[in-house]
Amino acid sequence: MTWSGVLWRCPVFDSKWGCRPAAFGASRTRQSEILQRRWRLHVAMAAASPALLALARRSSATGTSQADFLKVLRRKRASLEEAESAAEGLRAGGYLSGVRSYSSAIVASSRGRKWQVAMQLFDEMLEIGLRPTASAFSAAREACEEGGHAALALRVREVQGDEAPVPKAKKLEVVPMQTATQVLYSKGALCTRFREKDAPQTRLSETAELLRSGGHLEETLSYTTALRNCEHGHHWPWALSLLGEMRDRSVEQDVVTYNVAIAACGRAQQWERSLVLLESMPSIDISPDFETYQAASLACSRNGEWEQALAFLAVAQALQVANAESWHIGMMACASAGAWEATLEMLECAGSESSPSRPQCSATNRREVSRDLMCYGVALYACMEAGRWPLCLALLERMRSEEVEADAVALACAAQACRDGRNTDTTNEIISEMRLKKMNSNVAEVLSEATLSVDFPEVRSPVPLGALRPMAPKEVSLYKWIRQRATPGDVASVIQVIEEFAEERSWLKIQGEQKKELLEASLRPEDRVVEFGCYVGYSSMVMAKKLRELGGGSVTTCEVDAANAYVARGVLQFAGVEGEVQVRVGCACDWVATGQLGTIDFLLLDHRGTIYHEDLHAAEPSLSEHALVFADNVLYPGAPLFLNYIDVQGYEIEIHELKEFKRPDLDDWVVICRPPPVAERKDMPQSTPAELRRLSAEVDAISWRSQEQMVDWVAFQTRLKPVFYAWKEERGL
Ligand SMILES: C[S@@+](CC[C@H](N)C(=O)[O-])C[C@H]1O[C@@H](n2cnc3c(N)ncnc32)[C@H](O)[C@@H]1O
Repeated sequence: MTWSGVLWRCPVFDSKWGCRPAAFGASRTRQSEILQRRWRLHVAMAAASPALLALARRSSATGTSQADFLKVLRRKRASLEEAESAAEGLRAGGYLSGVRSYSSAIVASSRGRKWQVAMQLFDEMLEIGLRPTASAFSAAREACEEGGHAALALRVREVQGDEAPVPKAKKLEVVPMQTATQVLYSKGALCTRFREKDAPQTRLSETAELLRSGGHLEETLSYTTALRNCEHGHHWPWALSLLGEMRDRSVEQDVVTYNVAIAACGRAQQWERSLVLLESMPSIDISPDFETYQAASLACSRNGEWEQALAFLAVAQALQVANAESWHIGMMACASAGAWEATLEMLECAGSESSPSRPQCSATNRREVSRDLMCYGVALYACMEAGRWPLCLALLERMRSEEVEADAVALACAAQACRDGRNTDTTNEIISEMRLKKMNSNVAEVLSEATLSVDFPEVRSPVPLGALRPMAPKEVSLYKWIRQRATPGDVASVIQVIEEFAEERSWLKIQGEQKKELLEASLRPEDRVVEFGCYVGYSSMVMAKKLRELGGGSVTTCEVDAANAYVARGVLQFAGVEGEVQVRVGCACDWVATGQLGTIDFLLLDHRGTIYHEDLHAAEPSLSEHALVFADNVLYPGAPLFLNYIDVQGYEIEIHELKEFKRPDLDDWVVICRPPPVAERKDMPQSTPAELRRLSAEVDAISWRSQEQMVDWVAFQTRLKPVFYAWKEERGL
């Protein structure tokens, strides 16, 4: 199906202000005009519609939204009392106002296995003369059947009459699996594929099919998870397609689903589509909540449409579903679009009384918003961007007088503004204040972190760098370097930036260059990789990326150094591969002993050469029939006992002679070997040649020394190489 085909299946395009052909047949500017006009009309209607206002007011009065109550009803672990009070909450909040809202509640109660609540709602509906939807009939019947109440189920069936019952979720035509192993993917692992920004459409189509055929797309929550991942991956057509699919399969859509879909379009710069989604909500009996308006404002903000973002804020305020965060989003929309005067105006309004001269300072602001650090931060940012350094200083002064403590971001904005205005003395004063307050005084770094958190909210805040720095200074610098230079969610850019760090700043013990190429070439589709020695996650990312290209697989990596593991997790999260790479903190052999590493198709040894043989032996029972072992650093620093082990145990051995990463003066061997069939595997050899044992002790000694002082690896290799090459020749390898 073409994309436009997918789009027309989506409910929003059937909405009463359906977009075809009027809007989507027109040019982009024209489309935008039409949509804007429609939207203004909608805003006016929403503001004027007492029913809509009442609906939204009810939710803000109880403080709990319809979605919250439905969530409780859907939860299988909730008690009957909890479910009953959620149903009561829906009634009291006025959320049970029509066929769809009642039916959604019945479906939710059935999912949560509360037949009593489902039937209460069912009877209530009939009493007030409403006929449940086909899904609600099916849900009520199934709830009774599952609860062992056949008579009640029969009654539901009788009330339904001739109407054909619908299954819980209609089964879709499923594309046959290519390999049996594909179905083994968990829902979580599959959903995270939608996060991959550069994923080809074929991979995403396959992912959707795997989700369906694995029975993972049967309920609202699963679709919402997939949609949320589409948001991070900027796959808005997929978000719309999945939303349409939910409707086609009678999977209940709720306010959260819509909020996520709106956000997904917004993230991908499709703000008009976000608006259309919002517009269609009342027609399907879903009332927008504060998050809906925030998502819509953000969508506009990301596209520089700050006036439109403020229009949403105004609607949310009129409906009394705006909060402080909504205000901040509005301010940020102005600030990032360069509308610094509007930002300052909003700062003035925050917390102030409404007055004829400031009609925008509505009563809602007074109650919900105060001139807090966030408001000041955004205002400072707006003034910095506009090159208004005197205004920045005035804002800092006013913060002091209002006892709002400036944080590093606020001070950094002021410092940067002064620096841009060539006001060196004041810049230095602000930086000294930052130092005095024990803040990070690197202005560029603070600002880049702040921008990152606004542009990429899915990227978690940095790992606790201060605490980690003494233990892993180089790795902490690398992590900061990545956050400043790489693109979040783009694994290729993170890999490249790590390589640049190794080139420009400091050497890293990673499998770059020739080793990376060999590693990529050795992986096979669906490989379950286990790595010993994660370091900062470079090779894990290389493998995760390659496995994506090959169609799938997983990586589990063990790291004994907790500081490295911490940094690695941050890096992997930043690169958007945390769903595919699991980091296990601890000694590789301990993890093997737990049996939790699962079956291994590809074992990457890259931790400590002198114990490769022991850890490989421990992992052997987990190696699959077609497993490969990929051992790095066999010649540099050296793994002599490993060579002896794989030889004696009858492994098929391939030696790859190459250069150490960024050390053309140092030779290394990567050994790729295949274990013998399970029946032929032996115990640990009792004796090892004395010469190899001696060499192994020397490798350990020089490796330890190298952590404290410079060592002459080239000289050491002249001792090691003759023994290794003689061994190789003897075996004709
Ligand atoms: C050469 S680095 C790994 C590089 C990484 N594979 C890459 O290419 O990006 C070796 C790592 O193994 C870790 N390590 C050492 N002994 C270990 C053990 N017994 N179990 C797990 N990790 C270990 C070290 O802390 C270090 O971070």
